[in-house]
Amino acid sequence: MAVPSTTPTFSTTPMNQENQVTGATIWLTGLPSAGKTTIAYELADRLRAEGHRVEVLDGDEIRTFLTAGLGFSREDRHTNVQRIGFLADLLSRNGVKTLVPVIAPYSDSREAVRKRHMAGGTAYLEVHVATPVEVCSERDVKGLYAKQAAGEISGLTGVDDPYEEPESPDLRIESHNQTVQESAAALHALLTERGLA
Ligand SMILES: Nc1ncnc2c1ncn2[C@@H]1O[C@H](COP(=O)(O)OS(=O)(=O)O)[C@@H](OP(=O)(O)O)[C@H]1O
Ligand SMILES: Nc1ncnc2c1ncn2[C@@H]1O[C@H](COP(=O)(O)OP(=O)(O)O)[C@@H](O)[C@H]1O
Repeated sequence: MAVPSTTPTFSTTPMNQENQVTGATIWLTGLPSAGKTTIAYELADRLRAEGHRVEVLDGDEIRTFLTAGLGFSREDRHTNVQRIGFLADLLSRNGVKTLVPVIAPYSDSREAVRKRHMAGGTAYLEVHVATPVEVCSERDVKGLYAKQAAGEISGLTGVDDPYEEPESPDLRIESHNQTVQESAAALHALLTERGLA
């Protein structure tokens, strides 16, 4: 029987093998509609094409399946971020590039996740998708900014709920000044610089 043309071929060069097993967590923090998810999936496509194992822990999916029942109080957001951090660490230490486009508005929550990774020697990068709230509220992918302005919801991150900006992230992305592809390329360059891609 003929081998289907879609059968994958695997390079066995040492460098490629190493690339495929070096896990890392890349946490994209930023306001709603900042571009975290869009940039994460763009980078994921690029990494997968290079042969990396990749997972995207999408905030909405996680809140549906892993952290259902949690709301948006400070305490619940902290619990959400710690559970996601736990899962990201598990995946990353098993060779997966784990991309996490989750708001994570509080510095102490993010720091706890970083420490968990450091304790186990797992690579961890914090990326601040630093899109100004004015741009985010224009994009308003889910209509949350409009709802907040109309008084239908409250406690929206960056508007009437805190967002503590990372002071020294591994990378700051100004998504309002560059394309999605340029942002993903900057992140990819950082991974390469750190020996992770
Ligand atoms: N009040 C309020 N504040 C902020 N965000 C809100 C809120 N209500 C719903 N959402 C939507 O919930 C999405 C997931 O949030 P996260 O899990 O990333 O948030 S957190 O880290 O736990 O704060 C988050 O997704 P993204 O827009 O992709 O960031 C929001 O769209
Ligand atoms: N340069 C850019 N970088 C990222 N997203 C952008 C950019 N320009 C426009 N967008 C759009 O902004 C929206 C960002 O939404 P999303 O990625 O879901 O944000 P978040 O995950 O931070 O809530 C998407 O509709 C995306 O197409």
